[in-house]
Amino acid sequence: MSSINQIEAADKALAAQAATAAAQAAAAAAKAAATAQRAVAAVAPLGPAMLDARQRVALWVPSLVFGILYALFFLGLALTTLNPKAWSDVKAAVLGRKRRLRRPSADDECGAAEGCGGRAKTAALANGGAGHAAANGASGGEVRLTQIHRPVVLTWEGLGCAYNSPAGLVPVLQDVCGEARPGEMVALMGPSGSGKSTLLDMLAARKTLGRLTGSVLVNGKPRGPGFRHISSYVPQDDNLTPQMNVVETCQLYSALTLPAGTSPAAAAARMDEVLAAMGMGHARDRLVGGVLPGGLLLRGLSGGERKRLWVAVGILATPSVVFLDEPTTGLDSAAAVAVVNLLHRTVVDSGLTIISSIHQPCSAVWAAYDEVSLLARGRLLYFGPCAEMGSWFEGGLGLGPWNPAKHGILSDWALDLVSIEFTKPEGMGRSIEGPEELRAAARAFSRHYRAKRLAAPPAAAANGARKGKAAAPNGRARAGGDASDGAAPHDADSDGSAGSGRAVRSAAGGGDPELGGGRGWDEISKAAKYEAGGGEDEETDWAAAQPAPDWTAGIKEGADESDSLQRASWMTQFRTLVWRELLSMMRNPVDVAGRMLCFVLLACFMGLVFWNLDLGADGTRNRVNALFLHTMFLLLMPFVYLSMYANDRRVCVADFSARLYSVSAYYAAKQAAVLPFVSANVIISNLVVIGMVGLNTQPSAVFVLCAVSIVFYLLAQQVQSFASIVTPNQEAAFILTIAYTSINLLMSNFIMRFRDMAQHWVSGLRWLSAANYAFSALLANQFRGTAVSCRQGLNPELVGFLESLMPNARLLRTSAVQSMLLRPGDDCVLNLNAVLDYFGTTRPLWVYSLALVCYLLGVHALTFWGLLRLARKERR
Ligand SMILES: Nc1ncnc2c1ncn2[C@@H]1O[C@H](COP(=O)(O)OP(=O)(O)OP(=O)(O)O)[C@@H](O)[C@H]1O
Repeated sequence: MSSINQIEAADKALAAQAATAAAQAAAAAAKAAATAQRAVAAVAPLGPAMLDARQRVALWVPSLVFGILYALFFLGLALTTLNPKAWSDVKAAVLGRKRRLRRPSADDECGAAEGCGGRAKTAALANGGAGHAAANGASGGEVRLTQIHRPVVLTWEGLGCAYNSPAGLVPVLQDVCGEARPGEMVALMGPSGSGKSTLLDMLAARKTLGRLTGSVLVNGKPRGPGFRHISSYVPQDDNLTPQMNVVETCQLYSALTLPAGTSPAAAAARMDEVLAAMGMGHARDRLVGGVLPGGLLLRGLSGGERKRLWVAVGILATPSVVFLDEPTTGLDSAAAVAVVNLLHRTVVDSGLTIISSIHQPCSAVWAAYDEVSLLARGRLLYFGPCAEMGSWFEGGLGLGPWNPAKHGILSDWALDLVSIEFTKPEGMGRSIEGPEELRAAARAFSRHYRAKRLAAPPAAAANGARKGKAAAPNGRARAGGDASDGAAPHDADSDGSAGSGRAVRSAAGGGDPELGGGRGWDEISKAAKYEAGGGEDEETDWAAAQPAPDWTAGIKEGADESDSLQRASWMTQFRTLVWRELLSMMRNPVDVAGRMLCFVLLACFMGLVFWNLDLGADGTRNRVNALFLHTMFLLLMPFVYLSMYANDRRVCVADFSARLYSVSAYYAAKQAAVLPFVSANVIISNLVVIGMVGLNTQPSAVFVLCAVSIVFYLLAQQVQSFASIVTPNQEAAFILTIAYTSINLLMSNFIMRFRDMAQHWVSGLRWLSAANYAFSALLANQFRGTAVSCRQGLNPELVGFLESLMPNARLLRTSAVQSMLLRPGDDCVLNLNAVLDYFGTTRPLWVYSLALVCYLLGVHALTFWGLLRLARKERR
């Protein structure tokens, strides 16, 4: 009995517990219902924020049409600028006018093919005369350059350069001396690897790598930092913008290189003058041409014209000294002669000093030079008048003899003489055969040169320029010189065949005591062999034996009047560079027009794929997909233009190296020029997507979508630019950006949610993922605080999918559950905040937006740092 009572008591207790549990469950259900009610009350239905189908058409159709017209406009602009003749033909055809065929002029023909350098020069001189006459008061079509602001005598003494290597210091230039005077063209010549470029860079104050010794004097004073304002360096490879024409190119360089405060009229006059002097007066409106960033080939100037334009912009800023790195390389002989003759003419007219490296010149090119510095294995074998080089080798060293019929022009023979790497040509006669003899010849010349210098000190001022220089028709007749010749080594025949008479003597007697310091070649080379045998290892001991470098000291302490000349201000640089960027972009059909077309067509494609999404559960899911794809599209789009960033790098490195403008001016100009076009592309494509897909059209939501998209696109683009700058080439930049893009994709929180990652620590990379911030911002913008009606229930197809997915879930097939899923009732509401909860997008929208902006600023800072580093690293 008692046990029955116990059982009843236990039943009662269980019943009481069950009742309590039921009451708690009911309370919890009531609480959940209340929470849901509050949540529903807190969200605004999305429905009213959506436009109806007609209104959406009115949004995307005009945007799409505008985008296409915009692209066509810039395409037309680019094509008409790049091909004006085709444009005039189109205009004539459209207007029904009779096409006027223009008979090609001699200038056009000349421009189309190189090889008419002389004719181009004559035509240009006549053509440019008018412009110049206005500026210069010259008459009769004669082009004379305005006197440069300050004639300069450049003297260098004991120049040396050595590089560190695992084996110790390796000298590549040793004890090189020389002098260049106003109105002179000096050639730096020698076999490959002899040190021409090293010497040119040292003279131009561009050399910073290696252990540098010796001194460079400007009019007798140590060269100061202002030297760069009175000198110009013209690299071998030009850095011209293909989309600009000749005049625009000159305007660009005159704005950047002429002293601040130069009036526009004076700048224009100078431009006319230089163009005419360089024989480019006929091609003022011609495009430079070349391969555009993006790959299009643009027809433009011929190789010779391009080189002349490159030289013209180098001398625009009225420099006193111009350094040219192999100005004739890559040109056929006629074009090379045209360039060098024009240079010579400029030198004679203006008192300019030109120092240029040359390879094996042809006779006409050789004839244009006044002085030559002959190097071999970093040693100076000769410096002095070109015409006297033969007499030094023949008379001074007893080499040769030079037979023009057999050996070619003097420069060819001299190059063969000092080249010890290759077998000498047949019939060379006595020659320099090995390193010891080369060293001995260099020492003999050094002694001879210094003795001459002691006898006649170098010209220390501008008026030390050779007398009668400007009057000399080709510079050759001055070889004899006079007392004012300073360092001229010795007498010479004035017809350029100096030394031919001496050859007989030297061949017979072994050297002219006057020239060779009394030692014949046999004696010199014997001594050299003895010294070499006696253990004098100059190749390794030389650098250690040199005095402490005085190069930088000279630069720092030196002061000359050129310090006062200031180039363009930061603002002028900025304006000029913005102008260049705009011209380059607008005239490149694959740039402005191509980008807009790409944006609108892809937006249109995406709109068709996600066409007119409904406001139910399915539509919500697809909206999330569309937002993710939109994010990815913005991330991937800049890849199309990676080659352009690589081109930007090349251009700015060359310009930094020439110190044309500051890094900050370039950077600011680039951003300012790009921003409007990027904004236009993103806004137009966003409007197309919003309209076609059916995204939130509240003005604030549209604004945020556009703003976030612009910032994110700029960021993706900036990463590409950063990669192009910090990596050595396009392939490396590609690898870096692919790695970055992969992180963005995997850490977007869409393909795999962070909370679902089994290796959760990997999700730490999310902080690097800009796509994560952008996607979160777009989700929050689209769904936060919104709700959609679900009275139509779930898609029957989806319910069927659930049933086949869970075949044992009988509950799913009960009428109550089916009714709840398919016909949930008129008051059913989908709270879209749940979407944000699902993705863990819990922070306010401004947090994601701010993170994106800070990210962008960070990448800008890194890119700017990379550019600064690049500008400093561009050392030679
Ligand atoms: N940064 C460097 N480090 C080590 N060696 C260098 C460096 N730059 C140049 N050299 C060496 O210095 C020597 C002279 O080079 P340079 O470029 O001045 O000769 P070059 O006469 O102009 O040759 P080329 O006519 O072929 O252009 C070469 O042997 C070259 O290998």
